[in-house]
Amino acid sequence: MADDRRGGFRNSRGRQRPDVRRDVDRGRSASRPSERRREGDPARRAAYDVLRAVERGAYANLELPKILRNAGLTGRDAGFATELTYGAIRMRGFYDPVIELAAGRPVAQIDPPVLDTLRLGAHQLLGMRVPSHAAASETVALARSVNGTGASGFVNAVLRRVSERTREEWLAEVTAGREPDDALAVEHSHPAWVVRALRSALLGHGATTDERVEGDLVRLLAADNDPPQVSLVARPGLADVDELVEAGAERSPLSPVGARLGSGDPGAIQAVRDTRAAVQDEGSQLLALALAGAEVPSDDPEGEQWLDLCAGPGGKTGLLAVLARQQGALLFANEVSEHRTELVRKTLRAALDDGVEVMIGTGDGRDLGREEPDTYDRVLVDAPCTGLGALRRRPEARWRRTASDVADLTALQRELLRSAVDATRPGGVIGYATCSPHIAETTVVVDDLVRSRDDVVLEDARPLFKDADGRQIDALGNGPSVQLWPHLHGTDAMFFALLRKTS
Ligand SMILES: C[S@@+](CC[C@H](N)C(=O)[O-])C[C@H]1O[C@@H](n2cnc3c(N)ncnc32)[C@H](O)[C@@H]1O
Repeated sequence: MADDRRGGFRNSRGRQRPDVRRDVDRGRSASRPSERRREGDPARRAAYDVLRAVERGAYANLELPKILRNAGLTGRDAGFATELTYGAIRMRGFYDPVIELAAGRPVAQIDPPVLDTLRLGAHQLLGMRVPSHAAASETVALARSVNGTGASGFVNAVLRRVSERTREEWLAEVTAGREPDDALAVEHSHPAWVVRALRSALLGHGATTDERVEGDLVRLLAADNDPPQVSLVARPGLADVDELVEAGAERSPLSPVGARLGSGDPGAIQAVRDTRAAVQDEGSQLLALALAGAEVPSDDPEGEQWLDLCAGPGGKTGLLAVLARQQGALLFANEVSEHRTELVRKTLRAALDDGVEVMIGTGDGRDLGREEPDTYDRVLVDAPCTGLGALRRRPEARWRRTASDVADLTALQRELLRSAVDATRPGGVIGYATCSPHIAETTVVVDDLVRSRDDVVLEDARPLFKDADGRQIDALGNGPSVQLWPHLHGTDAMFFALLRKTS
């Protein structure tokens, strides 16, 4: 039934250019007798509801599972709704100019709920393998149900015009006459300031050269639009990778504690349900392993003390806690938000049940250096950041952030890093991490700190990044810090700097 509704998938000969007027007309008449058609189908309705929730400030990755569950959508229907939702949100930087031309008016003059319906239609027509007649007729049926009969006529007319050209033809049309960065921004659906920041980051972290940068930038932008694979972590001592492999995952070549799930629901894996394993980007896994693996001379018979200064919702702490147990250390997981501290507790459920000793606290990390000076052997500062390195995962993030966020965040990042250094005992190490490659949030924060004080040095973090076979991972950048990339490593664009307190 699912295939019928969507009209099946396009064949391998590529995009169809159907006789659009006839297809759309057929869709319109086909929708008349069917009550179900009149209301729109549940998968498209679910996608629409997520887009509306995102407009009101929700996060698609949190909202979508709830809406799918409430609608009783599973399997292929859930997959279709997911692809439609994420694609329509992610690619709106391309679809909005298309809609403007097809509608003959700026998107700001289109009622936002109707605009969301049009974005869903545009994604089916230009970004998915849904035949034009099914894309148009089902979206018009959705419009009739959620936007009203009058608006559905407008949606029909606009989608008919959208379907008259191929994706490539629209691309040529909407990028014509734009400055190169604006054209890239439209084609790959990123804000232009993000395009520029990513180019600077690729160059600044040594991931490319002046000659290669434009090609590498395009590969990075394209990777941001590829849905990421589901990566899992087996938390050592609680689960192992073999257990995840038995549950259908494949061993990760990149992370010694990681696995990749090609298809299926990670929530169906027992170890994930138990929090002995978890969904976690392999870059995040490598960061936690790097901090745990750094050499720290210690003769304290009580064992080391570790601090995760910004722990919520607990992904890296989930790994650090069990690594700390293996190394005879005690971890303090700190987080400023009470709600997110609660999430840390949930993440650590299996570890706590298994007797792993972790202290969990709510507090402002900026105060910890003053309150507990020269205390910790290893400190992680996984700083709040723009998240420009995790755009694959959070489809709406690129549209919410603005260039002016960077200044506020870097001020906080600097204070947190200063506090972390104060809280570290001489000889101890600090890992400074962001899920953003933005130069201002990464090397500038670290370099300024090292220049401003004489009790801390930057060390080469690259030798700490080893793959599942124990070999050093390639393409980590100029050093001494590490920058991972979606298009090079298949991870989020995580940054990691290793600092050592000297006195
Ligand atoms: C990038 S997230 C950390 C992600 C976490 N390490 C993980 O792997 O799941 C940054 C966290 O810092 C927290 N945060 C923001 N300001 C803080 C502050 N002043 N002190 C401590 N934590 C703070 C945020 O609430 C957020 O949970």
